Amino acid sequence: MIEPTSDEREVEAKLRPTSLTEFVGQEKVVNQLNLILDAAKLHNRAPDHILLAGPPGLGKTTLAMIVAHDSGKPLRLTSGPAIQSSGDLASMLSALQSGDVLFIDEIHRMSRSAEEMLYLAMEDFRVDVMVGKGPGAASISLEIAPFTLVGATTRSGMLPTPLRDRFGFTAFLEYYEPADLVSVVTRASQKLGIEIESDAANALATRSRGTPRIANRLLRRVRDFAAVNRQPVITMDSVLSAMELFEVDALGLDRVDRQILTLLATQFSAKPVGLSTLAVAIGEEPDTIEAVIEPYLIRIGFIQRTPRGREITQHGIAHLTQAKR
Ligand SMILES: Nc1ncnc2c1ncn2[C@@H]1O[C@H](COP(=O)(O)OP(=O)(O)OP(=O)(O)O)[C@@H](O)[C@H]1O
Repeated sequence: MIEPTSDEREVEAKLRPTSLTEFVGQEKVVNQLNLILDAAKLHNRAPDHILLAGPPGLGKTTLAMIVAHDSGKPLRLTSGPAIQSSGDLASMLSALQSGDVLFIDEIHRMSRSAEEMLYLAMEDFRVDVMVGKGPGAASISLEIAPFTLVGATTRSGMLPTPLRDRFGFTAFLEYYEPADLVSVVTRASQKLGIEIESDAANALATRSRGTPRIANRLLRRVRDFAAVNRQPVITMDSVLSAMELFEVDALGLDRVDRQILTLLATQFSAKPVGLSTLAVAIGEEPDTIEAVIEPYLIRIGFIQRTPRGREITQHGIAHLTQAKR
């Protein structure tokens, strides 16, 4: 995952919704979570374990923070790649206090041994640890405090079934509708004290690829553009000029998206291409293409996944042709 800059961190902290009422869109998920959190309060117990699945930037971390905030408990944050052994996980789990919310981002990237330890921890609030070495080694079972696990994944299909089954609830986050992104942009501008005209907010929303994180990022770029050019209000013109400068087109596609489409259309003659070949051709990790770049291109119908690889569609080709004019 790309490390945020300090400006991004500061702005994100200001913009992150802290309650489900502030959380824009995803109505179904919000209603489901509301019910789970209310039921937990009613029975005075920790909420069930929750799995949040969906592409990056749609609000998984935000929802984990809201769950903790709503339960009045701290959020303990870690990520799958940081848990490389069952020992890493055991020390984290044994430090939890009753009712804590443990957030594991990219949970599909945890090590196998840690995953197995997590099954027991989620179900029985126990961990089995090995003590000693060689023939004298023994497994002892330790009790841990009851906690709520919130797992986030961009690749729910990669989670083993036994792990998936241990979550009481799975929320599938969808790309946001343009109207919701207009709300995200408007809310963010208010929080940052930026004045933005409504057609400018619409134009930013349609370039945000269905993703609040991108909406906030584009707003920051336009804010910079307006500030440097001494424009007190963000207008449609400021948005168009800033987007041109940053090479973001009318659908929100950037240079890497266009590079992929161009390669698929020309170098590979609109024939299916394997993921690893495509990754080498554009100099990106296959994982980044699969989890970050291509889901949106597939969603807008520019690329399709076939059993033989990725293929550009007629829509994708038409978009490239239009962009060249
Ligand atoms: N529903 C929403 N309403 C308003 N702002 C939102 C919403 N969802 C996300 N955001 C904003 O988008 C930013 C990114 O959200 P978040 O970090 O929760 O995404 P994520 O799904 O965890 O991404 P990743 O998988 O890359 O970690 C947040 O800082 C937040 O300000």
